[in-house]
Amino acid sequence: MSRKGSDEEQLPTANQSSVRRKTVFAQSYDPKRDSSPTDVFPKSASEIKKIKASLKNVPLLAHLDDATMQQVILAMEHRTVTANQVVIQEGEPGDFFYVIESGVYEASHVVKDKRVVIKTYTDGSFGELALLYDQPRSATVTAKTNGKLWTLSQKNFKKTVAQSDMNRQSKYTELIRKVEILSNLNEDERLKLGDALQSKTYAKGEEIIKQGDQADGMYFIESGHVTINVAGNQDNTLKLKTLKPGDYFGELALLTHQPRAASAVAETDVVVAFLDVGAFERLLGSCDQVMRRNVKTYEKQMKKLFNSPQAPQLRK
Ligand SMILES: Nc1ncnc2c1ncn2[C@@H]1O[C@@H]2COP(=O)(O)O[C@H]2[C@H]1O
Repeated sequence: MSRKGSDEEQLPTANQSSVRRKTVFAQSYDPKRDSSPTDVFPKSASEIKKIKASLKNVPLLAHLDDATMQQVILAMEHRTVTANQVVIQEGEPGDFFYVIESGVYEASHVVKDKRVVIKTYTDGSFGELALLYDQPRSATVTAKTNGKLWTLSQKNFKKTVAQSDMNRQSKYTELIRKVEILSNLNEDERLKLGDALQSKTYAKGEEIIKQGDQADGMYFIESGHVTINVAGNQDNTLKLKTLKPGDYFGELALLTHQPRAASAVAETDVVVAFLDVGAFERLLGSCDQVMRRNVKTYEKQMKKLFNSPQAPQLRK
């Protein structure tokens, strides 16, 4: 979502959002039980083109596969709004998710009897929080100019966007569960990191990490194969191993400040999930502290990785 303006601090924190996510999982929506089809509102080719252009600025939809994206597009309805029209009223239940085609919109709160603007939107989307987390609308959204919106009803939103968000999150949480040096994380922390993973694609032959480069995060292979190489003494390259879907590499970036110890090259077209070390530390604090929680396990792992109970140049 493109959130323009200031006041980012009023957005839900990662902590609040993962707690809410679990609520969505546990109580309100079970995708496996919902077999009803999404609505289809037929559209012309030019309308579909317009929607696709508007959806470019909606990160929440960026992870959708092509078939789900097509369902979202067909389930959207066009709505015209006029200047000063209230599109969303704070405190009311969520009914629609909105994608902006044109116009300017303001999200605001009443603080001590005064209306305070939180965000101004000229593109992107709004109205996702009440639908994702089954909570009342967290702000009022007013059209500041005449404009055009694409709306997605709560039912269609849950069947497409929310469902795919849950699938993505549980898939990523599973990937994190397999990483030995992250075995000290609790379920809530895994969920948070799952949210922080970003999908990246590499074409066959592309270098994903380069030996000697500064390490900025670790990678989980979603699809394709990756070769791990090290430079030999005579300008040659030694192949160490080939990794497959479910495997991970670059995890030492979470532990040490040392440069990459090997290169990783896409052996086929590859999709990876990237965990940025900065995101890890913003969410959970110092990687080293997190991994040291269980000192026995930590020492065992360090011994295995570095043949010493101490990792060299630990991240602090
Ligand atoms: N800081 C913010 N706090 C709450 N809602 C915000 C904020 N910024 C933008 N919004 C949007 O305003 C919308 C109001 O309805 P929702 O709570 O469904 O979803 C909300 C977000 O899309």
